[in-house]
Amino acid sequence: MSAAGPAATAGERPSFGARLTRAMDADGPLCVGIDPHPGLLHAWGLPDDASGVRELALRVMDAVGGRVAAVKPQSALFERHGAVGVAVLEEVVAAGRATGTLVIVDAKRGDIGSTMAGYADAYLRDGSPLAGDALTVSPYLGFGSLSPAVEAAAATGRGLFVLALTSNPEGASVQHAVGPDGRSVARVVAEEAAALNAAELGRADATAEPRSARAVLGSTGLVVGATIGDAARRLGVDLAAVGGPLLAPGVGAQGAGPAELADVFGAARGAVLASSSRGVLAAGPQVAALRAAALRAAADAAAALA
Ligand SMILES: O=C(O)c1cc(=O)[nH]c(=O)n1[C@@H]1O[C@H](COP(=O)(O)O)[C@@H](O)[C@H]1O
Repeated sequence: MSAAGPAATAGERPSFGARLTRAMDADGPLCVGIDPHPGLLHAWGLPDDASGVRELALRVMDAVGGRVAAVKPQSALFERHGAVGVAVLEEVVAAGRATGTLVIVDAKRGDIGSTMAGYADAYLRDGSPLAGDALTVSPYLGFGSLSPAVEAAAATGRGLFVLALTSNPEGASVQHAVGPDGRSVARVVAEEAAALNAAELGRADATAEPRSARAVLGSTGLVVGATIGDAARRLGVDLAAVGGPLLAPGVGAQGAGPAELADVFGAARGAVLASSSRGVLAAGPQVAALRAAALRAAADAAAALA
């Protein structure tokens, strides 16, 4: 069972980084993505509607809840079924809370500051049914536009995963671009996140969590695809200096495995939360097979990142 425990009220809740550190120590560095693609619903013998999405998502929660560090429901694949699909996403958030598994809502939000405040309210406010433990956000309207989310996350003990070096090949055209000061866009994103983590970890309450084997992580993570090869090194992105978790999608279906995890992250590997969606979900629909696949993926990630 995960030691992360259900979320308490904002005042009592340890920081997201502290809770994730503890969950990774207990259950291994794996996040299971919940991506109810039409093709997957078909493969599981489920209808491509909200009832099918609900059956798939809750079956995954049944299989891995309390057994892996985190799950990451992909919002788009719930939203495509309208309000009832979004209601299923809310059920996944509640199931995570009930089982003590951290929920990273993968909605990749990013907007001008005043609108970002609305997204922060939806995904990072206590009492909001869509508020899991963390949210993926896009800094490509400027890192500063994320401030409302940064503030809401800090106020409620939640976390952010900021897109830095994404797993898709198209990301390079923006993220590898170099600004007038000679820094790549990805490096700027990483340095902004590092500054937030340094400020957080300097506060007394961020280290109030029981000590774990690894240093307590900050609550501002980055998304760094396990498929990016040597891009971080080439772009001067010091992943080991970020101080927050590094969510690494691309494991499994996008081709990355243990060798890529070890190679991409090097000295930063203790902060990596490997993320696999189709690679685990392909083992379904039986709960026992899903659970076995997730535990195997967690063990593989732990070995690769040791
Ligand atoms: O933020 C993400 O999770 C993400 C970032 C990224 O760079 N690449 C990426 O694949 N993802 C997400 O990670 C999941 C990958 O799914 P699989 O390829 O099936 O493991 C999808 O939900 C993607 O939206």
